[in-house]
Amino acid sequence: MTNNILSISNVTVKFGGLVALNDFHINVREGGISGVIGPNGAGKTTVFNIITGVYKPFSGSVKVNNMELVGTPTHIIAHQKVARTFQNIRLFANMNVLENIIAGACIKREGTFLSSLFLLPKALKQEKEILNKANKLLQFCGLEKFKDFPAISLPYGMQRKLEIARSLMTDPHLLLLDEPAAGMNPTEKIALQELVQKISEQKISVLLIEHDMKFVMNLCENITVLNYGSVIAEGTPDIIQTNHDVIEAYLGSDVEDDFTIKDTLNVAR
Ligand SMILES: Nc1ncnc2c1ncn2[C@@H]1O[C@H](COP(=O)(O)OP(=O)(O)OP(=O)(O)O)[C@@H](O)[C@H]1O
Repeated sequence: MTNNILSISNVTVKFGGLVALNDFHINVREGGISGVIGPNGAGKTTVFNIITGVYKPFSGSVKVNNMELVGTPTHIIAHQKVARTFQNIRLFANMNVLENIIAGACIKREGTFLSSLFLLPKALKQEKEILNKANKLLQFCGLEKFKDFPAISLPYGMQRKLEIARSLMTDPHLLLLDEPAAGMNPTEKIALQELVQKISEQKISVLLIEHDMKFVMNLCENITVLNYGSVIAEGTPDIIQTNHDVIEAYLGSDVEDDFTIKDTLNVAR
């Protein structure tokens, strides 16, 4: 039996009169890579915001590791082994690459201000562990040669990888990637694809939002398609690519019956 790291059911999110998510559902299996796609404003980022406790659903259930998050205080949700990256890169621009990764550990840091101030053995040990881990992640994400560079000076693709490296400092079980390939060139996208694959091999489940169809279809075992807050299709890339509702949502209603996403969006697998 497969275990789900994430189970969302019957979730509705409203902003005044606007229904951002309407009876939404999704399951992500442990160690799997799943995707959420849909046109602009479909509700994709809202999905991430309910998983991380930024928005409270009007109704429904959001479970991570079988723990119900709806009704759980945000500071407890923050410790549920879920990490995320954002559509707009949010690095500490003038800190170097290693320091940015280390910053990702702040949520896990134990001990008191005084134990750090007086360099007590426990605090020193913890600092050393954090540094070791940051160096390992630097390598894992292929960022070693940029270690001392200010984050802002990195090529775009590397900045996105740095965001991912920083998010991995919290040892997440579920990683949420919001448009990770946005603005990347084809070579950077292939490198990112390999990194996401490597992350999933570490038994970290991944849920990603992405507009790049080739990237989504190559990586995800399961895709959920949103349109105006409702799920209009879900399934494997092969199922999604040929789904007429999906093609219509992206391209309008005057699409011929034998068109597929592969034809229209030039998806090569
Ligand atoms: N805090 C908010 N207050 C009011 N409306 C909101 C808020 N957050 C999102 N929305 C609205 O909810 C709908 C879904 O937004 P969301 O950001 O989830 O879409 P999206 O699919 O991620 O879009 P994009 O691909 O453009 O990022 C949109 O109509 C958006 O304007």
